[in-house]
Amino acid sequence: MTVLEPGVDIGEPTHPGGIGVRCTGVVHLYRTFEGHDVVALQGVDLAVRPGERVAFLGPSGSGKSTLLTLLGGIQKPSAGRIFLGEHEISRLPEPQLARLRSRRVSTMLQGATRNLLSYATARQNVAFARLALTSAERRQAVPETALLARVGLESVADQVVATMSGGQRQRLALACAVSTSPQLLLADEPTSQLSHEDRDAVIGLVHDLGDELGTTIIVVTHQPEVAATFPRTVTMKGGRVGLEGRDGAEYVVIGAEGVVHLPSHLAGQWPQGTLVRIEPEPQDGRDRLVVSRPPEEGG
Ligand SMILES: Nc1ncnc2c1ncn2[C@@H]1O[C@H](COP(=O)(O)OP(=O)(O)OP(=O)(O)O)[C@@H](O)[C@H]1O
Repeated sequence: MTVLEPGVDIGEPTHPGGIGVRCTGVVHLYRTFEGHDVVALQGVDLAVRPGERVAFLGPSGSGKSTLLTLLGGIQKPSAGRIFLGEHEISRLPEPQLARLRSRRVSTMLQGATRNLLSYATARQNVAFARLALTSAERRQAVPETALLARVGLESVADQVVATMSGGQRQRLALACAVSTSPQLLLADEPTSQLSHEDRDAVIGLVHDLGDELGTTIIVVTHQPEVAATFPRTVTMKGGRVGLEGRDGAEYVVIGAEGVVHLPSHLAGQWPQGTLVRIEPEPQDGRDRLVVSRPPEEGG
């Protein structure tokens, strides 16, 4: 038996409420087969409050999936610190990380089948997802049939995953992810390649989980319709948090060494190499910086 340090055993709650997430200076490198290092994340600072719902956006390769797997304790960062609540998960040994993954955090990886046992039935997949719960918790949990009915899969509860449609698999992956009542739900493109109807159903269920349990929810998406359902968006750029949207307003995030990404609609007008002047100009008691181009020479 492994003896765990008091205060470090991250097994306990399934539930109540969501858990906060905080990253400081998170860097992640991948070593390729050829022996090169790929820098996937290069200094991510981010805080998500308990119960908050956030959509991660950004171009392909900007590091969204990598950040999600680090938050879910599936990979450890090469450098920097990640906290879930008061627990620093970037330093936890594997046994505690495994408890965290099975009881507090659910991660839906990109592509439904990566989250499912394809030779097992829908019902068996839900039962498998709940293996780490105690028998008392399992008795209290929503029964498998009721959970599958909730995601519209009652009629295929005893059907093998391999015979299901893409939409059905994605709904099942979500049912498995929520079956342990996680404090943090991380979902990587849970609605890609779904019909509009399936997309809306899946994202509706994700928000229901937040409404009912207060679960903190982070979803990676390329779909504006999905992002629009989230009160906060975080846009990744080149392995960093570049922009944030809050309640419809867009903000840029000051990165390491004062780096600021221009919003995309301005980046085209002010291309790389543009000479600009930055001057403080407080207004109405608020800090303001004015960025201006010098007058055209000879103009
Ligand atoms: N296993 C891996 N080995 C080597 N490089 C990797 C690996 N996984 C990701 N990368 C690289 O890390 C960078 C970030 O990838 P990541 O998948 O996190 O981005 P993403 O924003 O989620 O992209 P997408 O939207 O296409 O899923 C990319 O340059 C990618 O090629």
